Amino acid sequence: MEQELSGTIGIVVVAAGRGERAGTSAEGPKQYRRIGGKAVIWHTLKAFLDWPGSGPTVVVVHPDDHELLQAAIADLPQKQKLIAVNGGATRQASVLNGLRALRGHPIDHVMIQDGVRPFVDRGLLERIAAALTGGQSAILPAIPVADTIKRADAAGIVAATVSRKDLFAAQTPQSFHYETILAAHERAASELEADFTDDASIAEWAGIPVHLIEGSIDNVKLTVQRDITMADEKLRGGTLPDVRTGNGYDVHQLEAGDGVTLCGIFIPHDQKLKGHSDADVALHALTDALLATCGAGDIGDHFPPSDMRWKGAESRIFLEHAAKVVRAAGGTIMNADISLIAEAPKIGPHRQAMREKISEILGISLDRCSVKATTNETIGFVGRREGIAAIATATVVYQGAV
Ligand SMILES: Nc1ccn([C@@H]2O[C@H](COP(=O)(O)OP(=O)(O)OP(=O)(O)O)[C@@H](O)[C@H]2O)c(=O)n1
Ligand SMILES: C[C@](O)(CO)[C@H](O)COP(=O)(O)O
Repeated sequence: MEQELSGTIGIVVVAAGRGERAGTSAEGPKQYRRIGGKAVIWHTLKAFLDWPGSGPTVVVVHPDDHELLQAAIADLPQKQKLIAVNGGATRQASVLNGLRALRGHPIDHVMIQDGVRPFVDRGLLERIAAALTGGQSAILPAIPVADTIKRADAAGIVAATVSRKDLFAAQTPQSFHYETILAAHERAASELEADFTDDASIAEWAGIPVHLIEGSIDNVKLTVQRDITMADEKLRGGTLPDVRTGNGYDVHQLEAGDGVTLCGIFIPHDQKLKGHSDADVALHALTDALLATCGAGDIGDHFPPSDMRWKGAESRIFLEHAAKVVRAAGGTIMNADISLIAEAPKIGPHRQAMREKISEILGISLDRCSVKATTNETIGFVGRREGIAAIATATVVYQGAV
């Protein structure tokens, strides 16, 4: 369905209001105030630019606010796709300017969105798009009114309780057949004195049937300062740190020799590990675990055994490289944990030195480095002293949040 829709739906995001009910702020009108570190309008525009169904996208700006807009969207991906036009004295006038700016673009439909509804979600856009392509000319996302509704007189005395049975709160994007709503808006602008507060009202006035579609509870309009504060809290509190875990496993054969290198520590022994490099299974497993946290492949991708440069190489080179890859991807290494599975030699006397070595190679504190060991209870290839295996887990926190 995304393929079919591509480019056929124009978008108008109105952001030319003064936000009087939200009060004044050094950041400017409410659409330029920051929530979760970005301007409100940044979030709203991103929702549309990210959506594959969106076509030409107009942002309607107050003539005094062009610099504010440019600053607000400086790091917005795909911002070059935006068409900025001046707004009018009312929301209705601003929408009409936005609709006119879409003339000549190959679109069938248009979605008209408040710039101050930053939590519009893709599910809603898809529901609306399906209804538009299904042939409906006017779609209004709305949610049933949840509060009890009262009518009051001028003195603030309740005059009546209004049944909420058939009442809905209107949201945006209100969405239409483009030519139909443009014609209705043009007529309303030339024939009527008063303004409508939404575009569905213009369609109703023009006799176009407006179909309700399920809105989204989160798609609130930021109207007063408290709405903006709550939106900021929601975005800041709702983000999770980007914690990733990788695991690695390695095994090397043992043969007669004079010692093994494990976790960078040489332990005299009557066997040695066979391998292209120094065959340090523990550091190899940890290298894989680290690379896994940023999807960077495995040790063989970075250091092919066919490359003679790594013949007899110290495995710390591999681990240092993996740590660099992780850091270049924005990662901070939080923890490295290795389990060695070996019948002999005894690991216990060397554990502290091993942890210190890993701490030094990775540049992280000792308490974040763990080495454990177990025998294989004489079972299998490890039990028969034919090889040593290692399992490693790395935990890395990446910049940003999910
Ligand atoms: N002349 C106007 C008035 C409003 N809007 C836009 O219409 C949307 C919904 O309007 P509202 O929440 O009422 O915004 P403001 O008009 O800015 O608020 P207020 O009525 O408190 O001044 C907002 O994105 C607002 O920027 C607009 O583009 N042009
Ligand atoms: C378009 C709207 O958001 C639908 O609920 C609403 O009508 C805007 O009204 P406002 O008076 O401009 O806030």
